[in-house]
Amino acid sequence: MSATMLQLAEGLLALPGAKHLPHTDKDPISNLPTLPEAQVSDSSIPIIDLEALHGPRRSDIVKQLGQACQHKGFFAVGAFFFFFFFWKSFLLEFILDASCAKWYMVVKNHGIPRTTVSNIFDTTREFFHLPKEERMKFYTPDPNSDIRLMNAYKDEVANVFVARESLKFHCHPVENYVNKWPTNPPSFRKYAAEYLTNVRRVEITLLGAISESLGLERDYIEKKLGGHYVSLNYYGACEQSDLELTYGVRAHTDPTIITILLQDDVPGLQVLSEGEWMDVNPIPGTVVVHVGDLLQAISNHKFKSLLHQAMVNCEKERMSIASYCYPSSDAMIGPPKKLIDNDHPAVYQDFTFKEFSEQMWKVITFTDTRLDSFKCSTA
Ligand SMILES: O=C(O)CCC(=O)C(=O)O
Ligand SMILES: [Fe+2]
Repeated sequence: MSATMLQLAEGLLALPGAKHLPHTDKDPISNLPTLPEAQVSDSSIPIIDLEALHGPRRSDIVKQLGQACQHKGFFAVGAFFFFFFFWKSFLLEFILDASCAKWYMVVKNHGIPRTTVSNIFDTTREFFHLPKEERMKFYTPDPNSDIRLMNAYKDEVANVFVARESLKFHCHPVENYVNKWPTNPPSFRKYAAEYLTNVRRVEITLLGAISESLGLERDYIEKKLGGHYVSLNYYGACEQSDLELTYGVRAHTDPTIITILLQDDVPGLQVLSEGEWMDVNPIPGTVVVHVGDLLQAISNHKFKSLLHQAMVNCEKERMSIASYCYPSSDAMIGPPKKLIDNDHPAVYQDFTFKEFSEQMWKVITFTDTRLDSFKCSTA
């Protein structure tokens, strides 16, 4: 595997120079980047009824879905690549860029049984409650490993503690990877396989509707699919005194086609919406779906990848399960001819997922600036 989703996920989290250190001393507040204050939950979140996609209202739902992802305005602001300026510059870019769209949706009636959802959370919690030595059996510095534990770490450059611990692994087709997954807790493989098989079905249904909303064949994006990669995310409750210094996950876009995020009942996810950080509070029985960088390119920048982050709190642990949908390495990602005309010139050249992954390692960034080298010179 030349460029795996493991590498991509690593790219999301590793700033150049970031060190994985235990959190020991408190840093002077004056040196810290300000943690963005979120507005209360966004009441205009698009809620998509997946079941209705199989009935007579399909075309309405497809339209709704297209509107949820739509990118209505783009104001490019040059990014600085020195990481001293990195933080502020990319936030500025996205605050301007995000002035009018959502780029995510909440999906209800997805058909994943309630017990499947509670089982995956139970087994994930049990895994992260195991003694550290047991969890560390999955630690490896090799980004190409089929399964990998990522620890919480202190970013000395940005001067923050990134509190997420995650177990990341390939999962499609399940039978090719299941033997690499934990056997402790004993329920892990069964419950993970059950959830991941269900989420794959949701993914294919959504991609069909997303393709149609772009005026493409229903299987246009599905035909590009490669594997499937999942991140079981665990955020321990943190000490009140550390709260100002601690992120769950810092602001990023996902280098995926779409990401399907299952949250437990503890709030923490925030999205940048209309220039403000908004809490996306968990709604029971739903999943959150983000537009990723690759859908931004496939849609010829009609859709926009979502900037999001996760916060921790000092009362409760939190878990989320991010399913990353990504293409096969030779799949062409640039916009299809059908989306290009005089009024809509190509924003991106054709490129393969392999080329994209290689580029991600050359220019490590948290955002869709990963796509910049694939932009057409006229765009
Ligand atoms: O935990 C969350 O809510 C967000 C996780 C996330 O963004 C990711 O795993 O890519
Ligand atoms: Fe993410």
